[in-house]
Amino acid sequence: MTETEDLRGLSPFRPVPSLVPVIEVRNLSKRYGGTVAVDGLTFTVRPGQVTGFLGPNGAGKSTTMRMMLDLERPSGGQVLINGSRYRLLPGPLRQVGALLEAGAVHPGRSAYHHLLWLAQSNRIPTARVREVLELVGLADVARKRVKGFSLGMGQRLGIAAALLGDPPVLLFDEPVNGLDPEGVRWIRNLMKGLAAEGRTVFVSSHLMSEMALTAERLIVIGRGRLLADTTVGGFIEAYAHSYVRIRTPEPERMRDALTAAGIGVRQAADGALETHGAQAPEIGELAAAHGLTVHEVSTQSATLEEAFMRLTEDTVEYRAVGGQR
Ligand SMILES: Nc1ncnc2c1ncn2[C@@H]1O[C@H](COP(=O)(O)OP(=O)(O)OP(=O)(O)O)[C@@H](O)[C@H]1O
Repeated sequence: MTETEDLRGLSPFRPVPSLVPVIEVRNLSKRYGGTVAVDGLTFTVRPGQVTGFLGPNGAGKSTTMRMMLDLERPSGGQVLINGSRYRLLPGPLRQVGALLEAGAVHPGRSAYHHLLWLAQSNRIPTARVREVLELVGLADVARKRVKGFSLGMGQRLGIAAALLGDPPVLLFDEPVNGLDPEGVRWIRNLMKGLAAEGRTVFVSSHLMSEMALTAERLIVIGRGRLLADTTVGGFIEAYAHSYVRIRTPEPERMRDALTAAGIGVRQAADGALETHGAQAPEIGELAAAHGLTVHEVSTQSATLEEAFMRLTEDTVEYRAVGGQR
């Protein structure tokens, strides 16, 4: 079939209407032999915002997403998308778009023909293929064979496929892996834009810092279990504690003044003092009251990456030498 040919007898393309596009995960579990990959997960993903799905390597993110799409059978529990199991959804590509892994494309095919094949097998009009190629910035290379594509181009093609049916629910598994900063920013903005249109956008990552820029809500898992289901703001408040850093030529006197005021203090490797028990203005006033010279009193925020590491450190899977799990 050529680009100009079209599917005949199709009504104009319209996405399947869905009142509330939600993903409901209920007591979901998956065992592989002795390995418990997913362990009793329950959470809901709602529309209008990007929900980040976070966890260290091996936490069970991909397994959960595969179960959402009925690519794996749960050992227990279930996932409902728009109130139904994925495989029972009518016109699934028009209801759920997914980017699971890059490279699942016939390498000899062009981007255009890959998408055309998908469109035809899902009764989506050919005109939509051009639209999504434009949308992801691949229109100029649409006729090139996929085997010559860079990682970033492959990711864009996967996203084009996910968007083909204009679905209200989108799942992306590690979409920014291996991309350059421009590609990362593009995907971030695309996801935010899709959520702003009222879609349900669920995106996995093991990078807290990236998710903090992209998502409004977070589902955090470790060893298959739910660790947090919260907003990004709530996560920062709960886990990313700040402290005050003090540099002074009189550290001993400063330490004594802080201790006498009931403020815990410890010395950092570079000789600065760090305290978690007080705000910077209080420390400045304490120093002034004791006639102490200070060169620095600054509030330091713990990074989200540190907070995430603390939350998940007990749950990081053991890796044998050589990277084997
Ligand atoms: N097909 C499989 N057979 C056996 N074990 C599996 C299979 N798929 C996943 N696992 C195991 O299930 C656990 C969860 O893996 P999963 O790939 O879901 O984690 P993840 O959070 O997506 O990790 P990553 O960030 O590394 O992709 C791991 O212990 C993994 O080795």
